[in-house]
Amino acid sequence: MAIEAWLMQESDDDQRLPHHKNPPDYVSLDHLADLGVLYWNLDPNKYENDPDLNKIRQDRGYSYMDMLDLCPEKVENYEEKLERFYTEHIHGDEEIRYCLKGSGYFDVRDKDDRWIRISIKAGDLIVLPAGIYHRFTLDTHNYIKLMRLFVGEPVWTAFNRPQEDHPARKGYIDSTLGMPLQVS
Ligand SMILES: CSCCC(=O)C(=O)O
Ligand SMILES: [Fe+2]
Repeated sequence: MAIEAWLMQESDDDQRLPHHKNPPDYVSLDHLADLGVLYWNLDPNKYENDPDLNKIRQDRGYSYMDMLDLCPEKVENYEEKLERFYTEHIHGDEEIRYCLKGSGYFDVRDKDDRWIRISIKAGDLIVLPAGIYHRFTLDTHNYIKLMRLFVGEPVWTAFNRPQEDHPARKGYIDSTLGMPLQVS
């Protein structure tokens, strides 16, 4: 099964709610791919020895891996972290997350600066490109267990918006959002 993604209805309601438009306005995987967002569906029960996961890690150089079990008992400064996750930001590198349990929402900005909400469940592996504005929230089930992957030594630094002069932001705009090269 594929993930679901939709254009968000902006409102001040609880961030953990779906925030659908009326009627819902779904976004395809192709549209996400145009924004540089990659997606795989894997078997979360096999993560310890999964040839499909291993192949993705090998192909994309994801040498680093750890787990983030997002519950108050296991995460220091839980509330503060959740708040930081939901503050719009970019990174200098890809953000790679594989959901093993639970669920949540990754929100990314589209080309017109609108929020797309991506619903993540167990088995969903998502890659956000360096330089894309994004944020994360739990949904109303309030729990997610994520595998975090990275190329080499991990850097989790978040740069909050605005970051128009950040090299990763410029690179993302040029390479992914940029207009096709005009040949005269
Ligand atoms: C809970 S993982 C996703 C949150 C995020 O955007 C980040 O860690 O940078
Ligand atoms: Fe992030």
